[in-house]
Amino acid sequence: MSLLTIEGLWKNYHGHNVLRGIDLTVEAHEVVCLIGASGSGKSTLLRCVNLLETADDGTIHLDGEEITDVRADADGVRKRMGIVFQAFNLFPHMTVLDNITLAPRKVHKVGREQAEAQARDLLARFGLAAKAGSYPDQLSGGQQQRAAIIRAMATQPRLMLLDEVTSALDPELVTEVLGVIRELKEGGMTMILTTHEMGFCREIADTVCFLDGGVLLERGTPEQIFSNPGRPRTREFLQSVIDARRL
Ligand SMILES: Nc1ncnc2c1ncn2[C@@H]1O[C@H](COP(=O)(O)OP(=O)(O)OP(=O)(O)O)[C@@H](O)[C@H]1O
Repeated sequence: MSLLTIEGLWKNYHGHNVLRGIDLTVEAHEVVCLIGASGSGKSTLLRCVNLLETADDGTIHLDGEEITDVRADADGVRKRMGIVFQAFNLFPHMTVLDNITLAPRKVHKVGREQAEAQARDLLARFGLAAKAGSYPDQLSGGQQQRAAIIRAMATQPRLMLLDEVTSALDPELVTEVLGVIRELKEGGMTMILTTHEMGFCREIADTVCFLDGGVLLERGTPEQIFSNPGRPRTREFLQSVIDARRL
């Protein structure tokens, strides 16, 4: 059984089909990168998986359970996933440690001592041990995003969804966030991520999916997609990324 199975997923905003029949399976420990032009539906797909958006048609199964079923417990489903967005979304009035322990304590009912010990372990693992008592505005953008990823990890999710987590960062801070994602992969975390960082996608993905106008047009290994794309649209998109970098 796959960890996640998406079948025939459609999403419409104001009469415009943003997702058009997406089929995608994700296996445990697999890293799937979604690539595609701005507006192709990458974020919407992640938001549907996390049930932040309701799909108009199709199904999503997590560990064999249909989470798109109207009777599914959305909060229970979200507890099994970690999601991180482009904007760090840390609570500004809480220390890094309190940000990280909030969900384990309040949602998962872990005791304070245990939650803090786990949070300190994660902070140490990701090089932020010294920042436990700091407030978000005392951290660099890269450190804030690393803390946001750690916060999502703290509930020990089955699946991590990372939406453009490096886009808001200065180039010199991107590297440290990519390092955290690399570390998550080495730890066996199952992830779906959207990125405009093609080099990183190529390095980290097991599977690359190219979305075009809400259609999952092509999927394959990084080698297949980047070195030998099968579809002209995929080739055009990759060429446009290369051209943009030359500007
Ligand atoms: N809440 C919403 N209401 C209306 N339209 C929306 C909403 N969210 C997304 N859209 C539209 O859906 C389309 C897909 O958007 P989405 O953010 O999923 O694309 P994306 O591939 O993630 O783009 P980017 O790379 O720029 O983040 C766009 O045309 C967008 O304007």
